[in-house]
Amino acid sequence: MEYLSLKSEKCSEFIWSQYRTSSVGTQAKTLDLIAIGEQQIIPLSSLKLLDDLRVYLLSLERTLATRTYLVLERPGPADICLFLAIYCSKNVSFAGFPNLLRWYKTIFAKFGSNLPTDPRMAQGAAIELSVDEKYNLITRNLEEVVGENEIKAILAERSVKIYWGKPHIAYFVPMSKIADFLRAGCEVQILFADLHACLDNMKAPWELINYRVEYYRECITGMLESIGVPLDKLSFVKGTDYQLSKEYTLDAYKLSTIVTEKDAKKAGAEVVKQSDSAPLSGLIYPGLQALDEEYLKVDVQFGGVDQRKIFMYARENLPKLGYAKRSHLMNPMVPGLTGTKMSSSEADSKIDLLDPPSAIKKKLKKAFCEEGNIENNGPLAFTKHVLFGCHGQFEVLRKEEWGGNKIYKDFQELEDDFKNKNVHPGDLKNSVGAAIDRLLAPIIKKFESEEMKTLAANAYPVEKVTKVKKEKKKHNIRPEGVEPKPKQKQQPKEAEPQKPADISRLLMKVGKITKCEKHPDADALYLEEIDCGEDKPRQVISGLVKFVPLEEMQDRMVVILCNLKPAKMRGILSEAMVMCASTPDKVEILCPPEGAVPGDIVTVAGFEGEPDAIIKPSSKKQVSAFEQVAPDLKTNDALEATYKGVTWEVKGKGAIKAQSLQNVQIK
Ligand SMILES: N[C@@H](Cc1ccc(O)cc1)C(=O)O
Repeated sequence: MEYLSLKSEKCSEFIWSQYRTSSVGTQAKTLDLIAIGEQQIIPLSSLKLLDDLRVYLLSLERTLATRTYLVLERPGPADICLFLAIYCSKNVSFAGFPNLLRWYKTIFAKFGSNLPTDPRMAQGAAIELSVDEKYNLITRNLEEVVGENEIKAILAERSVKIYWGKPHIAYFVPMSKIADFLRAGCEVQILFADLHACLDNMKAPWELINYRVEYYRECITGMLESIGVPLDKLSFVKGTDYQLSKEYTLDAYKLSTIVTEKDAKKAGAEVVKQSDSAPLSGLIYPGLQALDEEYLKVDVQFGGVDQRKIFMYARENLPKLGYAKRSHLMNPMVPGLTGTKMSSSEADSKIDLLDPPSAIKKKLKKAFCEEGNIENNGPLAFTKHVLFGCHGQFEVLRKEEWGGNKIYKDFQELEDDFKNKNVHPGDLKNSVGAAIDRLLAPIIKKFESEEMKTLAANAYPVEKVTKVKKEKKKHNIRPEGVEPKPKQKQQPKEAEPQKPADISRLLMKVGKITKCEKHPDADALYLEEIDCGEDKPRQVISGLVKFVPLEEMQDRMVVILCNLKPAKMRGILSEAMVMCASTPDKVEILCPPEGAVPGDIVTVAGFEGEPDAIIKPSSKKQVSAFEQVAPDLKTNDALEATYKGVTWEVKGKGAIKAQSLQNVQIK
């Protein structure tokens, strides 16, 4: 523990030296306390100019007792902010900053009546955020909130109880929301859904689960602590600690008599692995997730928007068992670093809590981040949903000749600068890397102790647990208290070799849009029916609302990619993709040649292989056939769609073309 004593007459000197060495540096022209250091601090907005504040502080200092000593335990920027706040007697809210509150009290006690007090502070309690402030904090940056009135009603009475369940790896993205919940005074439970991991194709190896629970507990608390979030209302629960009880089990059986097989399957469609001969466990999964809300005694469940159907299932079925309907908070699906469209399942493209800095750097280096392109931009999305959420600001690090470092307090400003090419992808990536390093540093430090090293080694033994082993373990639930068997060496399973990139693996056909309307649940999406010469039209969802007016969609001839794995977008299945020439500001639907009819096949000379039955989505090991060819799909000078420079065509009828976009990417 480091202690630092400050005589009051030295305070301002100390503050300025801290200020100068803080990440803000000396170039900041205005003093907004949010900008100091790592933490989100309430701004002292009336004192904008550094000089104003200096004068104000100096005048105040004279009124303070000269011989008083302050003891600041491990003083950090937050303490400095607090100190300034006290000096300036502004209304500061300490909700979410227990340390600050403690220091306030300590300092207050030392100075007694010499200090100007905040009337709310005098009651000795943390200054609470208002109901609206809390509600805004809880719901900011979310994709969807269901049951908002209930949440507001509870907020007016007491703290809201929220849980977040996770079956395996913890990604960074939800962390900043967990931080918001805690800052808003919520009681937050993190559920390690071990039973669920097992029910969904044994996503986490059973014998390691206890270690992993501990490991995550350490990582998550380490990170939240480092961003200055109070942890007193955070707790961790393991699914099997209560899901095997008599009452819970009986409720699970009761649910199975109420819910149809079809509805159970539908509820799990976006979460539980689907296949033709899926195990029964997948049908049980959503029911148990619904019961968790009751058994964890929460008001709200938080999760990604991919959990939506399970949430709706819970809202429908818990009341049938006589339990309360809960509210639901849904995070958007943040694009992965590779920038895949609407995909949430690309593990390799995400940064998880366990990645060492070297792995992060590698992922960032590969990340999709095109100059001026803000769509599907992984590093930008990460900045928005993690870095701004955690730190309330983001600093772009840049050489002087490129404009020097710049601090952004507002994501929009950063996004605009990126779009207008004022921020270069290389600088963005480096800055994101540096910010992640800072975020992870306390966790890495924590894991330097022998005890933690052992925990890490147990949770993540060096030999990878292979799928073969997972399969074997599938039905083997180890009773509580039984130690895991020593690890046996496994032969790693041969990875299927990646097939070479080849456009003929994509099945592209001419289609005609026979019907088009706005997607009922998403402003940016159209919902179309496209005739492509098959028995019935395909249902297709396209993110074109911003680019193509509805009237231009109707009866339009298009080229569609037909062998993508059908995927739900905001609850509706999309069975193909409309191919477009695309820039950040302009997207044009590619036009088939005159005389082409629905069902005509689009080909590229020299690439004559068979299309894949289904293009497998990208996975940890493999990039999808579409992602493989994507970089080589472009329009040329003559507006023709090309692959590796060879024109796409409908044989005998002519080339596929864009209307005006030359030499741009096709997506
Ligand atoms: N279904 C969640 C995990 C989960 C499991 C059980 C719960 O009660 C909550 C969440 C996921 O896919 O991430």
